[in-house]
Amino acid sequence: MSPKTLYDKIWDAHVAHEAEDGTCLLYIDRHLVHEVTSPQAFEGLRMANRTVRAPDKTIAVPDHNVPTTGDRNAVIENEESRIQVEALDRNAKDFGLIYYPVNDVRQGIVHIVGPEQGWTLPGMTVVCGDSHTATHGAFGALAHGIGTSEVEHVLATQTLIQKKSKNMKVEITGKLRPGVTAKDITLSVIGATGTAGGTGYVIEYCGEAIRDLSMEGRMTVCNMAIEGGARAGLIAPDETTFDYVKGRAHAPKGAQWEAAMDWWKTLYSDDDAQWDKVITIKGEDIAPVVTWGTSPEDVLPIDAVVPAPETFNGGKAEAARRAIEYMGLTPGQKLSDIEIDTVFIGSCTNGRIEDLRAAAAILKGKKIKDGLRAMVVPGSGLVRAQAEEEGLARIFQDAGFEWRLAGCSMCLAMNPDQLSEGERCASTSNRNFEGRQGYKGRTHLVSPAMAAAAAVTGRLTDVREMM
Ligand SMILES: CC(C)[C@H](C(=O)O)[C@@H](O)C(=O)O
Ligand code: SF4
Repeated sequence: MSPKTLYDKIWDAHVAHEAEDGTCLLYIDRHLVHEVTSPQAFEGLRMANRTVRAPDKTIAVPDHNVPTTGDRNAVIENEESRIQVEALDRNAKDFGLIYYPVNDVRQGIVHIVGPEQGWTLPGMTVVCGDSHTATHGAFGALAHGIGTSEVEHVLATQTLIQKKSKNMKVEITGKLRPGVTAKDITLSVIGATGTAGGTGYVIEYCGEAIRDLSMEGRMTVCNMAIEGGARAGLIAPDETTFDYVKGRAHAPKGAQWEAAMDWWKTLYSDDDAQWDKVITIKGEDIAPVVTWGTSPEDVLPIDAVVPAPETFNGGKAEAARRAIEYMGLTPGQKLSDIEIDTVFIGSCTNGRIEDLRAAAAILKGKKIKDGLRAMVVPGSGLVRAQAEEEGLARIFQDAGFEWRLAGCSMCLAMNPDQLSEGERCASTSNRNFEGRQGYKGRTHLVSPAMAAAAAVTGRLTDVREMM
């Protein structure tokens, strides 16, 4: 048998049909659904008089539009948001889907809920009408976003038409230095490869520094594979994965667990597998980083300065000039001198319990800078409950943070949590495009520990100074 990558193995196990030109029909194990990209897909089904093929593999949860303050059952003010959430409610009921409505403690960001409930398992194909579906690749699943017409196709058939991507290996060798986290890894990879570096590839992240990460950290790394242009990112499952999955509500049990483990243990890239592209980064070389511009690739170590646009080649020089202007910065300015107005801790990149622990560890016994707006938005109701039980919520509140309900919140401006014009935010989310967190808002992407450090000083801060 010819050697295979992990991606090859999962792909081969799911091909239901292959056409002569290599286009395949892939079986889909899990279809995650949120309110933004699904209404038209369900409308399409209704119009064609179709049902959902596998409602027991279709998991729906509202997340993007839900307000994160006050009463969960209150009517959503914004009409468009309200219509989308109400449509999901109705569709979940009409089509008999698995559903976590807004007042269910298990509700949260779809990419946090799937793994938490044991819906996401190694070796699966997982899709969602959402680009950050890549998160689920942390389990050794082939997981990626799809468009709304594909959502309809998967709802109707539980299959997806796909062409195979190329194989890319991103190896992070050795150990990380203190203060360096999964977020710094994933941003540094994008810094090295650019936002188009992964185009046409599925990335497998490997190496000692990846192995050493918890499942939460691995999800953070895979979450941003899409920001690096890749179709998906994945990590081979190991004991860390199996320990995380075991006992979750929808994980296999008993004899089914044993059978699953037999398959899961075969899920790794063979030694002599062929890679179309390989990137290697030394774990020791990664620093705590921040973004200075309006693309995730605009990233530098916190002890660097805002770059001069002339130092970039070709079209990138103009992009950098524009980004620096939009961000209201000056070339040569120290990144650690940039003052911020807001801190946002949350999102499917960094809204899990370990992220909250990392931020709380920095904040314990401290206060946020006077006049700063800071909020923690747990990724799910269960993360929130656990953080309360562990005393983290108290630490955040005592420091001056708002303690919110679960949702996408300020990761994107689709709900009341937004930046105002010119407002500058240290954010644990994954996108820093113009207007991403609100019209003319300015976003600096950071890890949870770095966000906490920035909240204390009121400027972008090297977390290592606080450790
Ligand atoms: C709204 C949704 C389609 C979008 C995505 O696909 O990523 C959102 O989750 C985002 O992060 O920008
Ligand atoms: S938290 Fe942000 S990145 Fe994740 S699904 Fe929601 S909007 Fe998209």
